[in-house]
Amino acid sequence: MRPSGNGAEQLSVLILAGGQSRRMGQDKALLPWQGDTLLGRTCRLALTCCPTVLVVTPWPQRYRSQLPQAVCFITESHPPGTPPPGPLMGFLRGLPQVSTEWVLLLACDLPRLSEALLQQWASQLDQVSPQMLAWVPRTEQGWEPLCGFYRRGCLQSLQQFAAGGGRSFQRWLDQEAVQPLTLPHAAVLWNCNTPQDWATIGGQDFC
Ligand SMILES: Nc1nc2c(ncn2[C@@H]2O[C@H](COP(=O)(O)OP(=O)(O)OP(=O)(O)O)[C@@H](O)[C@H]2O)c(=O)[nH]1
Ligand SMILES: [Mg+2]
Repeated sequence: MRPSGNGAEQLSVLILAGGQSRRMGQDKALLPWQGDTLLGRTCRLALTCCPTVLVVTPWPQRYRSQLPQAVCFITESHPPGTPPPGPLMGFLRGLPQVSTEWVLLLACDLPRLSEALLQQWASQLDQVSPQMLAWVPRTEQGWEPLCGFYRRGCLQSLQQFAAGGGRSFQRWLDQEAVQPLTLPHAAVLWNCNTPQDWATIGGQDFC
């Protein structure tokens, strides 16, 4: 069920699925999770918040058949033999395609994120001060940019930052007006980077 407030009308979701999964040793987006893949589950969660869900990736054909038809792709390309440009550049690739006031940026590997939490956040977007460019979780480690809400209007600032060679979300967000998003507990953003991480949650229920 989508939220009945205006959260859905003012929100799109961009999901990044263009990393190399070097530490995992296999494509994280395709890891099986709760009868789906990690990317598939993330897309389905996102579709409960709003109808516009866009996956930014160099490999749309790799994922198309597993994802709901409502999901659209933004194809990213980088020169053969070069590594992916990183999440900030993935965001910059996708953001110009967004036509809603807000965009929720998500990594593909957040197995503990819940539908209820995403919907709750989406329904609270009206409460974010108009001066704030983004609403992003902040922990002791810093910003958690890959589960954060951004105003579409941050595009110009992001373009300038990237044009100056910036690739760090932490540095970009530190220089912007960003409202910290309070998490119920840090574990909701637990992400898996290695086979050991993956084994930690294998077969367990984290609802
Ligand atoms: N579109 C896009 N997504 C990216 C890029 N780099 C990383 N991501 C995504 O950003 C999210 C977090 O990245 P990481 O956890 O470092 O994943 P990764 O880069 O695949 O993994 P490692 O190679 O082990 O660093 C994941 O959803 C990745 O797919 C990129 O260049 N383009
Ligand atoms: Mg990486």
